[in-house]
Amino acid sequence: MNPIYLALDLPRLDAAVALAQKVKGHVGGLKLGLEFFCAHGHHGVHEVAKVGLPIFLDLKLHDIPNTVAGAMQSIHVLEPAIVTIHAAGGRAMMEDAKAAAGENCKVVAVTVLTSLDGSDLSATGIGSSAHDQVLRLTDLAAEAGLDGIVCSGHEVAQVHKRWKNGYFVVPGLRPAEASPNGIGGGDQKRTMTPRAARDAGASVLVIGRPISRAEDPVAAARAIEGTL
Ligand SMILES: O=c1ccn([C@@H]2O[C@H](COP(=O)(O)O)[C@@H](O)[C@H]2O)c(=O)[nH]1
Repeated sequence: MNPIYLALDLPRLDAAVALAQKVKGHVGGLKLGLEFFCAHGHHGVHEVAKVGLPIFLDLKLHDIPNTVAGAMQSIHVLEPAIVTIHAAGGRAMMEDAKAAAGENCKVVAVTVLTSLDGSDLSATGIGSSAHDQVLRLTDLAAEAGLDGIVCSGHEVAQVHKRWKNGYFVVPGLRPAEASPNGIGGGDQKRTMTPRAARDAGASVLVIGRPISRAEDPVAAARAIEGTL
């Protein structure tokens, strides 16, 4: 199975659907995040689902347990394959989110965003490294009965050792040639190549701008697929 989920972080619905149609032979699923969901809601998800690939709703829910459980119930009708919540919401929130999700929906917890490093954590009062914080939140997510977590490629090997049957979603991926063609890391701080993340144990490889902003998105997706 192709582990690549294309992040459709595009403001226009027609452009998102057109891109998904173009690259559908080279990716395994489609990820819809906050930008897309705030702009197009349930209607937009239904339109993208017509492309025929699994849908990953990357909504990163983070609120009190009752509110997150209610949100999970409201998106159940969209039949997502994967939904994200924030591990920092705590164990009770994660337990209630999982209980409210459908049977066929994997609930995974974001540990430390790939756009953050140790100094960003320190500025928010977290004294440990990104690596240690990922491990701590991974243990909490496993205890809460979730299916897996979101982390960077730099942590996934160690996370995999602690949680043998976990489901590991890895964003912040940049093909080796990304910098020369101008995409670079952008706002991502903990980056890795798709192949290295896959070798380290990633279950899902989330890739956005290296495909969506490439001059030829189909060629970019095919090239990344070819490295795996
Ligand atoms: O820690 C995280 C969690 C989620 N994301 C999401 O993944 C994609 C990455 O897009 P790129 O364009 O490939 O950087 C994006 O939708 C993020 O919201 C993440 O990057 N890091």
